[in-house]
Amino acid sequence: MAKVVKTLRTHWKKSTFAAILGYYGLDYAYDRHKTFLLMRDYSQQALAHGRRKLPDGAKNKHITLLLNPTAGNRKSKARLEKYAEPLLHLSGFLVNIVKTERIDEARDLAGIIERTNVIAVAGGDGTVFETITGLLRREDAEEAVLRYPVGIIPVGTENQFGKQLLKSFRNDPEPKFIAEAAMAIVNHRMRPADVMEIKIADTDKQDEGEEPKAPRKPFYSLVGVNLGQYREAKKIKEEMPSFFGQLFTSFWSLLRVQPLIVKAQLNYIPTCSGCAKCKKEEEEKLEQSRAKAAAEKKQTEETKYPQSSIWSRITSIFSRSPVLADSDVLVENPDCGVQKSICIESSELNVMVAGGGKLKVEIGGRLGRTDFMIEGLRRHRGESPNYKMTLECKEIEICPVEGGPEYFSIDNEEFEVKRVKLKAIKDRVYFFVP
Ligand SMILES: Nc1ncnc2c1ncn2[C@@H]1O[C@H](COP(=O)(O)OP(=O)(O)OP(=O)(O)O)[C@@H](O)[C@H]1O
Repeated sequence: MAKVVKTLRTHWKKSTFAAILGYYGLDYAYDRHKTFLLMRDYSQQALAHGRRKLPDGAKNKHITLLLNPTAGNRKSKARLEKYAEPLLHLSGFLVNIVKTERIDEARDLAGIIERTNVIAVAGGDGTVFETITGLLRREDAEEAVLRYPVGIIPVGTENQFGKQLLKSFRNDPEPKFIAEAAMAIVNHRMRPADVMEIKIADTDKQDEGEEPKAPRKPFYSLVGVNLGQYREAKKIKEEMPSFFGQLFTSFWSLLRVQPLIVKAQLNYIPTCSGCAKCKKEEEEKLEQSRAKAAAEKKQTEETKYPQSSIWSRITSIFSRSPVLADSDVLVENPDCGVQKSICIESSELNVMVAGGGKLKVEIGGRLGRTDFMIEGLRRHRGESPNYKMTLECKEIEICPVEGGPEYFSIDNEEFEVKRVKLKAIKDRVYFFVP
């Protein structure tokens, strides 16, 4: 023993190096073992699904998985193969992986996909944004959103929307977070989510004699729109090599960004907490969708079972929706649906999807360099941002004044600044959730 201690002391540099190496080696092996046990557990659950007997004549479900191989610093494919794909196979899904080869390919594919039961996206926020835009731009969008629920496999860099969907697993290690997303598809539990419709104005000049261009189609965001100095700092940070620490990249990007002021006029319709006017509108919409669904049901019943039409007429008398008594008498809010306008001069402007058919508008102050750095470092530490003003609305139009930023982001994808109209659409797309 004394000899060992003496050798360690004599070669203390080598001993220290070996101790550090051993520590990291053991830590790595322990992590691998934990992931192995975790994946074994999930695999057993998925296999139990796969072994269930299908009803007579039923076939295994088909899933089309759009994979962006460049997402997550090109680690998306490896993450998918390790933590999600095996679970989908084990659960009996017929998995068809389609790798995107260019920007916007996910959007084009989502616009034409047929003959599948589920569309899944393996990528980050950008790929999800493209897929949802493709799905909602389809001519048969109303039907497609019901026919194709969407699964999210969060293998991108930031995965803001994935973290919203898998809220309770957002702080778990990567294998668990991704495997839970795959298990959400396996367990087939869904919930609808709001989207923000974004119409960017067509202000490009048309050359003489040129055919008039078709109006630009809308985009559909699940996270939100960002404009201003913090967005620019984030872009600088994303371009920095990942071997620099997080604190250093945050500090350097905040320091390097040029001062920028967003000048714009905002025209918006504030949300109403519920008055007689909006309740009436809501009831009218509900009545219309009920009538449409009933007409579609009747048509399918008549084509399937023509002889049952008399019987279905008799049963329909007894299955009318109940008339609800008005328990609260609502008054009309004179401001309901009325447009308001404000002019802003601010370091940032964000419009986020807030849920419940609402958008949340966050307007920052006009910050000097020091305040901008302090606020940026606070946000880096995970503290909630300070805004000069926030408001909730259903729709908003942003009319930028010249001299502000050149670009803005939709779900972290860059677009040229133009006049934009944003509108919340409640419960538009169905997603798989844990
Ligand atoms: N084969 C490809 N080559 C280059 N870019 C691609 C390819 N396929 C998709 N893209 C583009 O990659 C961009 C980034 O994708 P995405 O946002 O999903 O990943 P991320 O940036 O790593 O994740 P996050 O946005 O969550 O941080 C998207 O704009 C998408 O259009």
